[in-house]
Formats: sequence, structure tokens, C-alpha cells
Amino acid sequence: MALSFNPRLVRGVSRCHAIVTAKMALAASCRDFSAAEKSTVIVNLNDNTGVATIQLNRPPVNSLNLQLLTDIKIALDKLQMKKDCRGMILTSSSPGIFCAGLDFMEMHNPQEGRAREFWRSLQEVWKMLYGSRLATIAAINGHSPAGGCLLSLTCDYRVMAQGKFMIGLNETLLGMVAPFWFQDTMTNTIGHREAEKALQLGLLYSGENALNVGLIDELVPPEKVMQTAQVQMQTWLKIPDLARRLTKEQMRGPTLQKFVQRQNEDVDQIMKFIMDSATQRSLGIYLNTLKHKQLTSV
Ligand SMILES: CCCCCCCCCC/C=C\CC(=O)SCCNC(=O)CCNC(=O)[C@H](O)C(C)(C)COP(=O)(O)OP(=O)(O)OC[C@H]1O[C@@H](n2cnc3c(N)ncnc32)[C@H](O)[C@@H]1OP(=O)(O)O
Repeated sequence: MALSFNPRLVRGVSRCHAIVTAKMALAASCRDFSAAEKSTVIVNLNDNTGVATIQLNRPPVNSLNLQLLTDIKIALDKLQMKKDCRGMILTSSSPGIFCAGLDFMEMHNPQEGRAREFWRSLQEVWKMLYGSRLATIAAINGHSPAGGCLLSLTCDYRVMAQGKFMIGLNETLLGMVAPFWFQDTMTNTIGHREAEKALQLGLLYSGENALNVGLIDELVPPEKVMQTAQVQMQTWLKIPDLARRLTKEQMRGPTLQKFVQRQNEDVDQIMKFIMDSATQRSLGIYLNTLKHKQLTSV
């Protein structure tokens, strides 16, 4: 059962009230696994199918701050410990926005201790999702730039909503360089040549073009995104778990091993970069641009 509410409609209404309302609509066979009442994710596990849903629930744009990353990690931890959970669909509770990427407030003039913790959390979430034993599908029901695109790329399959939505790793447009593991995840999905263009130019793809380059697997009307993801999940769950999981491990293992070897070095590099005044200046300029004009897709 798709649980959704428009963040614009709930602005002014207490967020807790919106979550409680959404929770009341749960199907009887679904168990609510949300980390806490104030969690920024809504998590359900359907006992009949073994398929869980994690909905990013941080309106208005699900930007990834420390809390959202922590809540995703807690939710995944819980689900992966449940033997009867075999698949997970990652989506958003705000139709129109899957995830706007990293929260600018975590990056703009941060305190170093917090910034380190934030980056380590992002690394951890990526590692858990990319190496998850579960079959994972991203139901991309809206825009998915930068860190939002990265989240979806960790999944085994991507279904995206038709419409004016964009997806891609646009870091260079912000004057930033996508870290090597962002790049590897992209390259593993769309191939080296297309990734070279996409990453250097910071391309944000329309749904149609994302489908053409293999960044997403299906493009469907917005109201069919969840249903398509659920149908596709059945295909993945027909495969014996162990065989599917070991194949995934072998395919993704080298990328994960490279990451683990360089994880600490990556934190140090990012800290050096983000604490630099030139980076902060260019981020400030980007934030101003964002207020005045919308990003466009290819
Ligand atoms: C601390 C350590 C970190 C160090 C990092 C170092 C660099 C490493 C390299 C990785 C770099 C980047 C990864 C990222 O993910 S950066 C984020 C990139 N994201 C974007 O460029 C998307 C920006 N947003 C948009 O284009 C649009 O908002 C949207 C998603 C298309 C939605 O459009 P909309 O018209 O529906 O909504 P809009 O009015 O624009 O936004 C509503 C409010 O939300 C605010 N907002 C949008 N995006 C973010 C965000 N990423 N973080 C925080 N806030 C965001 C927006 O400003 C609006 O706020 P307000 O209503 O005006 O107050």
C-alpha cells in the first residue's frame, strides 16, 4: 500500500500529525518499523511478501542531513536483521521529490566535528545499501539530483516517474568533485564513456534520457511507480536468495573493497575540501543561484 502525502499540503500542519495520519493507513499485514516517532523515514515490512518499504520522509525535499542518514541506517540495520525480510523498496513520502541530495546546511560553513560525522554516515549508508543482502529497488517518484541519484544507484533496479523530473550526479555544477565511490557507482551502472560525460558535465538527465543511457531501468506514470517496483520485486525474489546474494557480492565486491581501503583517506580529503574558503565561496554562489533559477535537465 502506497502511503504518501504532499509536503506542501502539510506545511503549517504539525509534522507529527502527518506521520500519525500516514501510519493509521497501514495495511494490517504491514508492520511499522520506523526508528522512532520523530523518524525521518517511514518503514514498513509486509509479512506476507517479505518486502519492506523505506520512505524518505523529510519534507520538503528529503535533503540528506545527519538525522535522515542515521534513520536510514537504523532502518536498514533492523530490516537486514530480520530473516523474513528479503527485499526493500526505497522511495519518498513526497511525490515529486525523491531526494534533493546532501543537505546544503551540512556543507555550508560546517563545524569540522559535525562534518566528519556527517560524511562518515553518508559513507556508511552507501556501504550498507550497495552491499545489502536484500534485493533493492528504488521507486524514484520525483527529482533525484546528486546524493539522491547516488542513493538510487545503490539499488539493484530503478523505476522512475514520468514527468519533468531529473536525475544525475551534478556535483561539478556546484564546483565540487563527486568522490571516487560516487563515480564508481555511476560507472558500474552506465559504463565508462557515458559516466565520463555525465560526471564532468554534471549532467542532470530527464527520465527519457536516463532510460536511454541505462541510469534507470523503467520509466512509468507517477501513479504506477510503486506498483511497478512491487511487480519487479517479485521477479527478483523468484531467484533463490543465496544465489542472487552471492552474485551481487561478486559483482559489487571489488568496488566495495576499494572503498573500504580508501574510506579514511576519503574523509580526510573531503574535510580538507569542505573547510577550504574557496569551496565555501563557490558553494555560497551556487546556493544563491538556486534561489533564483531552477536547474535544467538534458
Ligand atoms: C560536511 C561534509 C560534506 C562535504 C561535501 C563535500 C563535497 C562532496 C561532493 C558531493 C557533493 C554534492 C553532493 C550533493 O548531493 S549536494 C546537493 C545537490 N543538490 C542539488 O543541487 C539539488 C538542489 N535542489 C533543487 O534543484 C530543487 O530544490 C529540487 C530538488 C529540484 C526541488 O525543486 P522544488 O522547486 O520542488 O523545490 P525548491 O523550492 O527548489 O526547494 C524547496 C526548499 O528546499 C530547499 N532545498 C532544496 N535542495 C536542498 C538541499 N540539497 N539541501 C538543503 N535544502 C534544499 C530549497 O532551498 C527550498 O528552501 P526554501 O523553501 O527556499 O527555504
